[in-house]
Amino acid sequence: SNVVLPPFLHRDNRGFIEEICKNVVSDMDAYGVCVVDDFLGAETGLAVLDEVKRLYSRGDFRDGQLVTNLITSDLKTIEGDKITWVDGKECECKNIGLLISQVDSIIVHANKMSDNGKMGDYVISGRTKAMVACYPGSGSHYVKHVDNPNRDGRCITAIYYLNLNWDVKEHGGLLRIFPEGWSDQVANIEPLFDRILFFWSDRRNPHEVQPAHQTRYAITLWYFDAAEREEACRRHNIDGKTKGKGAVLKKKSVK
Ligand SMILES: COc1ccc2cc(-c3cnc(C(=O)NCC(=O)O)c(O)c3)ccc2c1
Ligand SMILES: [Mn+2]
Repeated sequence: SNVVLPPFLHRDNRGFIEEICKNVVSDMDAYGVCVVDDFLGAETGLAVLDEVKRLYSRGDFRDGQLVTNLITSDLKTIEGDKITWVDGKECECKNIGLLISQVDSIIVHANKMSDNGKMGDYVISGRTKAMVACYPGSGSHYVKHVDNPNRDGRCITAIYYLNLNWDVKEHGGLLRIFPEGWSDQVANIEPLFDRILFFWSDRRNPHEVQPAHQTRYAITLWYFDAAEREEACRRHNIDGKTKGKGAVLKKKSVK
């Protein structure tokens, strides 16, 4: 669905989007990773956080990782991330819906802007539903993995963080990306409130979430490249239409 920038976006917001797109295009070309702070502004960010907390309290989050609970030496189990899928049209998720449409605008616009850059190489044909993830603060973490190791169609990962007053020294939960070709350098991303992160979903960006000692919320969207998605669906002879989670993300392919 080609998202067109709504004409009613007043000047600075449109300028805002244009500005962000320029950064996304150049950072994705240069590093394959891009961080944008103050993405929605505090008011909308807090409204999104409120909706996520309400979803979480309703208890329809399920275990995310394949790795079942790790039994630590003192036999305390560490829960992994809990996830639920949202399409943003649900009535109690209208601010999550606003976040999704903002990210759609950025991705579609950046894709159009970057004619010869890597961003322009893809034809963004759609995306998954929004995955709302919560890491309970009991030392839960995510083992080093690649989101899309086997060409399932996902080309860009977008993660929006919702964690107020997050202090990595005290709360952990750092996202560490090991970008291919950066030799021994790593990208340490703090999961700060109203921060959005973009990175290539494939093997260029193995990443891990370090143990979190405070409840840690994030909303993730994965954008599809038309050709790769088409090929993946053919390979799994699945009709291209998304079912259920809005993506054929078999757990193993996510690991
Ligand atoms: C049943 O189908 C699915 C489909 C997709 C799934 C994706 C994840 C996943 C992947 N990556 C991360 C991550 O890297 N987070 C980085 C961060 O929070 O900073 C994460 O939190 C969660 C977990 C379970 C899934 C199950
Ligand atoms: Mn991941």
